[in-house]
Amino acid sequence: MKLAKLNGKAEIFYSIQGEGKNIGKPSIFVRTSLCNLHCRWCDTDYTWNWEGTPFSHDYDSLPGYKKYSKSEYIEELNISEITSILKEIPCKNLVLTGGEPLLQQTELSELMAALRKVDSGYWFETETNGTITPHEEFDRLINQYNVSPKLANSNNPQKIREKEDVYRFFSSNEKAVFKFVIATSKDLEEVKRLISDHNIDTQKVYLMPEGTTQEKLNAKQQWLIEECKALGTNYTDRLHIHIYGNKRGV
Ligand SMILES: Nc1nc2[nH]cc(C(=O)O)c2c(=O)[nH]1
Ligand code: SF4
Ligand SMILES: [Mg+2]
Repeated sequence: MKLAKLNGKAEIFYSIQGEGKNIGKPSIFVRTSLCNLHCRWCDTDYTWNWEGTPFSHDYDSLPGYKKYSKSEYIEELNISEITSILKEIPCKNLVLTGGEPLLQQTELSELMAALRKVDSGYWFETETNGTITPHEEFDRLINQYNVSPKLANSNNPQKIREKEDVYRFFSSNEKAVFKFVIATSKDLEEVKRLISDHNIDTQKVYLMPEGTTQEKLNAKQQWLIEECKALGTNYTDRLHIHIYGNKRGV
């Protein structure tokens, strides 16, 4: 399986779930490499922003910023190598993230099945951008989908980021919750439209302020909480940013 590489090693870390329904839950994060979208503000662009790609990213214009070498930022590990790393960590809650984990759902299904053989008590949740339909096997093994569809501000064309059939799968799936990142009132209008067009139950929706600093998150908190109250959605913070700041591997 292709995992993101951090400091020369596969990006697997033990932290707390910082966002959404399970906020605060101690969890192991497994970060897969590769993504089918190319969000201009992506904070994990070392999973796709390769040298030679035609996609542009906000960081591209930063002085000294270089796109990533694909071979240097992917760590290929097989299932037994990953399970032996995970077995050493005293936690049975796994968050599969990326990149876009569902690009490697066959391998992730094998991983989940192998771990359940070690301990039937493993809990698996996956972050996903909501553009790829899970296979039957993946759906059987996963406990929770954290679906985080991307908005117009991501710079991905609408037909790539908004797939009617995939929305239908997740909006009718008991295990799915939705998480939308909100920076502006325009984002909120778009989310209202998505909720209505795709029949999403507002009780399964989490609105999260955009921001990679405490100050930025706090500045939007009151406004966004009032909007959540009016819409009947949930509010979620980004707890790991408050605790650790904007760092990788936490
Ligand atoms: N603590 C922590 N919680 C998270 N929830 C979703 C994350 C992600 O990057 O997908 C994430 C992350 O990177 N760290
Ligand atoms: S979908 Fe997620 S990982 Fe992929 S480019 Fe967008 S923010 Fe980054
Ligand atoms: Mg993150």
